[in-house]
Amino acid sequence: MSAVLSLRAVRAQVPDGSSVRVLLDDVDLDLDAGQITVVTGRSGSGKSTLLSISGLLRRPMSGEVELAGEATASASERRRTRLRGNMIGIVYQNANLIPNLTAIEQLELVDHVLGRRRGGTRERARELLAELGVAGQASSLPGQLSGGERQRVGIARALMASPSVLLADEPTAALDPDLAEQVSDLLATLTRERDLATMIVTHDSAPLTHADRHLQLSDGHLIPRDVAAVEVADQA
Ligand SMILES: Nc1ncnc2c1ncn2[C@@H]1O[C@H](COP(=O)(O)OP(=O)(O)OP(=O)(O)O)[C@@H](O)[C@H]1O
Repeated sequence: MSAVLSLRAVRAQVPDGSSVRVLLDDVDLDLDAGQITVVTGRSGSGKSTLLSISGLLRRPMSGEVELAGEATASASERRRTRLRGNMIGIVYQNANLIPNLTAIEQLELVDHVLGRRRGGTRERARELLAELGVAGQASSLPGQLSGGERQRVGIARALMASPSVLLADEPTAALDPDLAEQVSDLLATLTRERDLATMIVTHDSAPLTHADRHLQLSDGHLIPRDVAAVEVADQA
């Protein structure tokens, strides 16, 4: 089975005084359908950078990012935006909802932005909100939702385009432990049911409960860890 998303010798660095700091040192990574990869690492180790490059939000300095076999590193911005919109769902720490749109409008906007005019948008949005357990909040603005509800709406929005890849940046960090567990359970269920290639980058131990693979980003390298080895990740 070929990976849905592959990074090949991906390099990223940032300025550091008069020198540079390498965040990703020729990193290779394959994300497979139906599998959850959890990446931990110290603050500043480059986890968000890894996620941004995987989500085609940033280009690597060198190396390649293949999405369903298509090379993207040198693709036009237009093509990358299209691929991202159709194939990748992204979940953020604080959901990143638009303040003046209701929950259902957040989801409807996805179809609008992608230029999907095939109808059924409202129904699909309703179904997704129901699947995520927030059907009753469809008409609420983000400011009227709890942190857990906001995150559920954010996940529903990420699924609106029926992506193959789900990328989550600290999805449970802003939640208390019980809610963090619930959101982790939800991401795992969605990954299995929808056969998503899921990557979660996190400080938090909750997402590791369901990880198929745990990698630790350290000094630019992804080091395989035991899925139960959160203490190791935290201390390293
Ligand atoms: N455009 C940029 N210019 C300069 N430095 C940057 C830039 N983007 C990121 N950095 C630095 O690169 C490092 C890695 O950032 P990144 O956000 O990827 O780390 P992280 O592991 O996700 O951190 P955290 O867990 O704190 O969110 C940080 O030290 C950050 O300050």
